[in-house]
Amino acid sequence: MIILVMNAGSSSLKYQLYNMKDESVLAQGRVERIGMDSSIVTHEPTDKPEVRQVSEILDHNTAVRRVIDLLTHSEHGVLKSMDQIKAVGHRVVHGGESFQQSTLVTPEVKLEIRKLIDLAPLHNPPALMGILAVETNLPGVPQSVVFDTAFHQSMPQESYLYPIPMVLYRRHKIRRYGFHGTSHDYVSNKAAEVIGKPLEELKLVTCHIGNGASCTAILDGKSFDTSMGLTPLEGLMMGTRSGDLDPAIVPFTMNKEELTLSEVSSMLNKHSGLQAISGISSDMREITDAMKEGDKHAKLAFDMYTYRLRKYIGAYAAAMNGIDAIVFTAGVGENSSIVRQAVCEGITFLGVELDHARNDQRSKEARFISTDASRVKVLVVPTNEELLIARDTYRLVKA
Ligand SMILES: Nc1ncnc2c1ncn2[C@@H]1O[C@H](COP(=O)(O)OP(=O)(O)O)[C@@H](O)[C@H]1O
Ligand SMILES: CC(=O)OP(=O)(O)O
Ligand SMILES: [Mg+2]
Repeated sequence: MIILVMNAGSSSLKYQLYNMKDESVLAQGRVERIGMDSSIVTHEPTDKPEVRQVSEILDHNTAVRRVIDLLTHSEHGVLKSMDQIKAVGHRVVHGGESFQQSTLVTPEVKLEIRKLIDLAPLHNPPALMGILAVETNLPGVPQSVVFDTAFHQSMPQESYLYPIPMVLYRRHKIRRYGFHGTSHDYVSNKAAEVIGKPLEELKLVTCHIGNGASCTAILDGKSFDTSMGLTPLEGLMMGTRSGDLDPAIVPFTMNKEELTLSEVSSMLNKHSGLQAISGISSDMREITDAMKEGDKHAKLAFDMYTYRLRKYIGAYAAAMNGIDAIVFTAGVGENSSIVRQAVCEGITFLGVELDHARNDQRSKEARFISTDASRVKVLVVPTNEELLIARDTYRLVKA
């Protein structure tokens, strides 16, 4: 069975086409910098040369159409016809408490995802657009949705409740949900494999740092706590999101700047983080390039970003009363040796010892970047949310 997986992030659309007979990837690719000036499309058919296009892709709907064109393209494609695709699996960020597991798409499921847009304004809309674009372009093909929130449903109440009136949880389900669950799930299992111990015996902190970023404490093989909350705004400093701040800043700013709630919400989600502090970009590559050229604002943005990540690792080591390994993943975590170095060099007291040569090596394999003597292991594990989504989709469609 051939399954197409779509992972619509806030600024990217990644896709992989699987043959589930042997879980082989027929083609994969990504559309990056959606909605920014000059988007980059990279299409990698497994047995043909890579195609790279720079063009203007203003929204996720256009991105989906481009993917479908490339997969069936006479020269770069891998399919004779789109009829060969028997199912499509989507990553959906917010499943609230309505969805504890993956499910097939029905009109009710779409309605529920739409209702959750309030809680994930940057994320549920692109996923929904992807689902609708597939309905239009591949009519009748079953679709499934796999939620970022599902993996974190194991958190204990002391982690997921906020210290605010309980009636807000009872009435509106205001609580910590956590995100990037498919990724934290995948990389924690992979890290245990590389370390050579059962996951249940390890205390891990997984750092998924991409455009959105979150950190998870994994205890007994399950999510014990995670940095994102009711929405993907809480926790670490991100590309355009603030992460943690004093909640009093919201009414104070509304008052002083005469802003509406939606303006403040947009400020915190789209105009904060690396972008706001550097004044240059939300893209870590551009921040580190500018920093190397001596830009002070870029340096400050970088320092705040890595400082806040160090604080979370320390907090989670305390939350679990110990830590065996730290795992870096996603766009920044997999590619930025300078970010990993800045984080690890500030937490040597925990027993972290970075191996600089290993850290600087570029590789697509899961690997150690700590020294052999390091008490706390540090790993880079390329995430593979798509494989987990393909497996769930296959299971649901076969049932
Ligand atoms: N070589 C690199 N060095 C530093 N950062 C990188 C590198 N490659 C990608 N990134 C960063 O990864 C981020 C995107 O991560 P990704 O996980 O793909 O995002 P998304 O949240 O859209 O899924 C961007 O901020 C980008 O700057
Ligand atoms: C939940 C979230 O922040 O996702 P992304 O990293 O794809 O923006
Ligand atoms: Mg992502």
